[in-house]
Amino acid sequence: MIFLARLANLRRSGNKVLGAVIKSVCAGHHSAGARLRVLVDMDGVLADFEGGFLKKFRDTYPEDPYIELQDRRGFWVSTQYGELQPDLCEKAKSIWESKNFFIELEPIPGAVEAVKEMVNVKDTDVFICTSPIKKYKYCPYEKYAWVEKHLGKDFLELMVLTRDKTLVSGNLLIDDKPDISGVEPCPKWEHVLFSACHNMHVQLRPPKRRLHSWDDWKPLLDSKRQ
Ligand SMILES: Cc1cn([C@H]2C[C@H](O)[C@@H](COP(=O)(O)O)O2)c(=O)[nH]c1=O
Ligand SMILES: [Mg+2]
Repeated sequence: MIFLARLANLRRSGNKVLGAVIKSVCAGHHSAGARLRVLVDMDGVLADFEGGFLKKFRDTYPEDPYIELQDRRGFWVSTQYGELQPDLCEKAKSIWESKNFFIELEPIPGAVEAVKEMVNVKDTDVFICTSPIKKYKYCPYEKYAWVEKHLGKDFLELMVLTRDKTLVSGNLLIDDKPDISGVEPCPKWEHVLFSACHNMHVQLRPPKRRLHSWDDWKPLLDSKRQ
């Protein structure tokens, strides 16, 4: 334990080489024969946050500049919009803080079909692991409503809402956010980066890998069982 705590301190201290080594030591290895637990993120993985945001931003603020999806860089939309023009940071936030933003997001292509199939794969447990915004008036409710609408009532049982995904244990976390951190220095899961417009240009340090689209989810799960 002391060893792991020291490693975690080194990782926090920003030593990139050691950080990569530690991540690979920590990454959730899966013992043959055991069940596989897959955590699936929502925004950017199941639900098209970026597409939904851009449409509503342009409709709401037609006079303001905006960022085409192919020009998005960095996970935080609010940061890039704030860099474009200072007042756009708050305007961007106002979009996802509004009623009906989360419920009206379109599914990412192939996501609904993939997850519906994944829950029926032998020896596999699937959970939807998503972070709500702190302005909670609409977001948590609408995330549940989205899951019921697109995946069905049974999937409500599989929802995990947390702002710290390191606390959740699993073998795989499929998530579009390149850096996932929290209080747990050595999360159980292997984070597989789901490709999105904002992370296309992020260079991954091996052994970190991507899921380019929902077309490829089966080989990913198989690779975890071997
Ligand atoms: C891009 C962006 C997102 N958020 C919020 C919106 C969602 O509630 C979470 C992301 O959740 P995930 O589980 O990691 O997909 O973050 C935000 O507050 N600001 C942004 O720029
Ligand atoms: Mg996400």
